[in-house]
Amino acid sequence: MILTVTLNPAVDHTIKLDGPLEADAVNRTTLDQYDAGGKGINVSKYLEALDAETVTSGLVGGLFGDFVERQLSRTKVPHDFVEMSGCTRLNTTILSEDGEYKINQSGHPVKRRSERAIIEKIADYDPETVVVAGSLPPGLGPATIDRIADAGDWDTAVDVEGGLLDRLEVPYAWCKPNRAELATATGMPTGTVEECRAAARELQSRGFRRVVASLGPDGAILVTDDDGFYVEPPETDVVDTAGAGDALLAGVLKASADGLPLGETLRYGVEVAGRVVEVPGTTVPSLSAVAEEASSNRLRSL
Ligand SMILES: O=P(O)(O)OC[C@@]1(O)O[C@H](CO)[C@@H](O)[C@@H]1O
Repeated sequence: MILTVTLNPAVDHTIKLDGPLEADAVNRTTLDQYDAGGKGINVSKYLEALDAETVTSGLVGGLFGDFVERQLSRTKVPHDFVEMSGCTRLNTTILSEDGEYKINQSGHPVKRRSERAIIEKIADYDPETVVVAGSLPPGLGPATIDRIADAGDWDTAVDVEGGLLDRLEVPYAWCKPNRAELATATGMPTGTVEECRAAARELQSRGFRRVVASLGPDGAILVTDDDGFYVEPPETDVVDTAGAGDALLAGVLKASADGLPLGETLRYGVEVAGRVVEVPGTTVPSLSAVAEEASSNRLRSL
């Protein structure tokens, strides 16, 4: 079972404008959507839709916390959160003619005792894999992630900011940086797929056993100590990129839990991410026939 932890969940508010975003004007929307979000929660949403066994946990509170829990219940995503005293944040994505704007709140400060409650909850489920994903709320630091990883004999996957990757006590079973995070964590160039491979290899040698990196419109790579794979993205009509990295990780972990060879896990993950960019926000798209379609995504060794 894959248990996901989001220490800083969010309600994802996605707004679409007809034209460009303008200052000193009333910008009217043509789409308004609210999703239960935060990176770990998204991973579980996609895992559930892929029929993988999952439960999502983390810290929620207040009006937006209620929304997150209610929406997950309605969409039948298993969840078991720790309640916190503050309110869960609201993150906004503005889709306008001139691009995609993302405004993420920092989140409500969290007390250290919440960390103990989360670790106890994880231990109750005895998962094979724990995914810790997303930013940390004020009050928590990288040591919280290390303590979660060390609290049981589960594999831990991390999807955190590049600056945090550097401050974790390795080893970790998986990490999922994006291109910018790869560059921040290693100080290496990531302009080409080859450069991304070298940066991922550097992270791998520091103690992240498998590094799966999302390269946006260039697809994704997966690097281990003796293997490297690159998968080109399928053709898609991109609405927005929110949740694409989470979908990649969910797909790779699901395929890996099913015992697929490494290269195939990456093909599968890229296919799931390709479906997610075609819908607004972090809504779960149709994930039918993912395995069949994934097999036609172009894979090469690095
Ligand atoms: O502020 P963070 O925790 O880094 O990212 C949070 C977030 O932008 O990431 C998800 C998409 O990956 C969204 O559901 C959510 O709003």
